[in-house]
Amino acid sequence: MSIAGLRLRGLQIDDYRKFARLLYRTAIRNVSTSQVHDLARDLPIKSVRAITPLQEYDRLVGIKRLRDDPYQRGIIRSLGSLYDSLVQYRPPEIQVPDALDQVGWKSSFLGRLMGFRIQKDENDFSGIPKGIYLYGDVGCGKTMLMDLFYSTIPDHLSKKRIHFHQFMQYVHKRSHEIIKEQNLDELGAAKGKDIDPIPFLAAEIARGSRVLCFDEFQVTDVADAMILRRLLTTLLSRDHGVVLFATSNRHPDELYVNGVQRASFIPCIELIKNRTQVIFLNSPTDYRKIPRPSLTVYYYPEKGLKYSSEECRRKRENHIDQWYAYFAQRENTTSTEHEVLTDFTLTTWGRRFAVPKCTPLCVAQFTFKQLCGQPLAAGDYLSLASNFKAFIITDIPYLSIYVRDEVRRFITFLDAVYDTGGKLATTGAANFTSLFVEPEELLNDFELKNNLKESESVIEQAEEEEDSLVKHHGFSKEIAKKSQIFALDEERFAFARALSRLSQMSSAEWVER
Ligand SMILES: Nc1ncnc2c1ncn2[C@@H]1O[C@H](COP(=O)(O)OP(=O)(O)OP(=O)(O)O)[C@@H](O)[C@H]1O
Repeated sequence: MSIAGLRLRGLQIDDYRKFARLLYRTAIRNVSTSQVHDLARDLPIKSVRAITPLQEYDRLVGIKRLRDDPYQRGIIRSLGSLYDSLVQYRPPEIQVPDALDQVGWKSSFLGRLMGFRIQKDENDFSGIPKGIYLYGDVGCGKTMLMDLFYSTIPDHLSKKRIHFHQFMQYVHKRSHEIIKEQNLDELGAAKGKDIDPIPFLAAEIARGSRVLCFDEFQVTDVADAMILRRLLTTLLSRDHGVVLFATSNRHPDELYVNGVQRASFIPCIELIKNRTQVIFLNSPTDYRKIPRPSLTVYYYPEKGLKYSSEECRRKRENHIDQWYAYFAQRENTTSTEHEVLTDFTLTTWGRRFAVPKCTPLCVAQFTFKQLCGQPLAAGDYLSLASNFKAFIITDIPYLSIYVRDEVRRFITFLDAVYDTGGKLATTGAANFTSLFVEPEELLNDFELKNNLKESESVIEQAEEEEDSLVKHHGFSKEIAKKSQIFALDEERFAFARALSRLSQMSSAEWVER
C-alpha cells in the first residue's frame, strides 16, 4: 500500500512523512489501512484525525466508557474492514431524475435519443463496499457499535444515522411532497398523472447519505414493505452506490415474517443479504442489566465479629463502596464513572441542609446520626426522597427507648423513601429486627452486653401475648413486641410497617427495578 493511497482525513504532508517513517521503521508490508491507522496511534493526536473503529473502541474502553467485550471486539474487526473499503470508496455521481421520464415524453424518438441510457445490470455492484447488517439480542451493544462506527466514517462520504421508524415516516411524508412538487406544467397533458416519487427520493437520500445507518431495522406493515423494496433496490444500485449499515433484533430472513404479501418482499431480503455482511452479535451480556452487587443491602457484623474491629470496618467500607457505585450508575449505562460531591447543600422551601456525600439525582449518603440525630422534619425527608433515587445510611446503632426521637425520624425517612420507590443500603449494629433493644442490654451503641444473646432477647419478648398489630395487621409477634418502645398505637403501627417495608426494600425486585 502506498502512503499516497492512504488518504487519511485531514493529514498534512508532514503527517504523511511521519507515516512513511513509521512504516519504514516497522518494516510493514501489505497491511490494511485500519492496521496502519492503528499503528499511527503513537503519533501526536493533532496529526492523526482519522480514527479507526478499533482505535475508537480501545479509547472508550481505556476511559472506562465501555467494558472490553470479546464478542464486540470480533465485530469491530468487520467494522475495520468496512472502514478500509470506505476510505477507498468514491461513490458515483447521482443523476437528477426527471418527471418527464416518467410520463412517456422520453419514450418518443427524440426523447429516447436524448434520454438514451445504456441499460445497466441490476446485479452489478462492482466498486461499492458491502455494508453491515448487525443483529442480536436486546441490549448487547448493536446500537453502540453502529454509533461507534458512524463516528469513524471517512469525511469525504456523506452519512446519515436514523432510527428506522423515523426514516419510514420521513419516506412517506417526503413522497407526498415530491408528488406535488413534480406535478409541473411542463408535463402538459400528463400533468395530474401520478408521479413515482421513488427515483426522486432515492436521489435525494443518496446525495445526502452515501452511508446510511438504520437503527432497529424492522418491517411491520405492508405499505412500508413495498416502498422499502423499491427504495432500497434503487439506493443500493450501482447508480446510487449507497452503503447500508443496519442494526436489528432479527436475521434478514426473519424480517416481515407472516406479513401481507411477504413474497413480494423476499427480493428485498435477498438484496440486503447480498449487499451487507450479515453479522450476529452473540454477546451474552445484556448491558442494560447491570448486575447488582451480590451482597444484601443491609450489612451487619456476623456473629462473633466486633463492630469496632478492623475486619468489620473493612467489610463495612466494601459494602458501602459497592452499593454506592451501583446506585450512582446512570440508567442505560454501565460506565463506572460518577460524580461524587461532599457537603452538598440541598435547599427546600427556603431551608438548607447539608448532604455529606452524594451523586446528584442518584444517591446520597449519611451516617445515621447525620440523618436522624438532628431536628429534621417530614418535609426535609420528603425533599431528600424526591431528589435522590437511593440512599446509603451508615452506622445505625442499636436503638432503644432512649433514642425514640431518632427512631421516629428514621421511620419518617423510610416512609418517604418507600413512597417514592427509593432504594436503600445500610450498615448497622444488627439486622433490623434485632436492632431494637432494652437500654439495659446495651454495652455501647454497637455492642450488646456479653451475657445477652440477641436471639434470646428476641424470642423471649415474642411471647404468646395477643397484640392488635399481630391480630389485625398481620405483623409478626417479634415485630409487635419491638414496637412497644412506642406508646401510641399509631406509632407502633408505623414502626411495625417500617420494619416490614425494610424487608421488602431488601428484595432483589425492589433493588433492581
Ligand atoms: N462494552 C460495553 N460496555 C459498557 N456498556 C455497553 C457496552 N456495550 C453496550 N453498552 C451499553 O449498553 C446499553 C445497551 O446497548 P445498545 O443500546 O447498543 O444495545 P442494543 O443491542 O442496540 O439493544 P436493543 O436491541 O435493545 O436496541 C447502552 O447503554 C450501551 O451504551
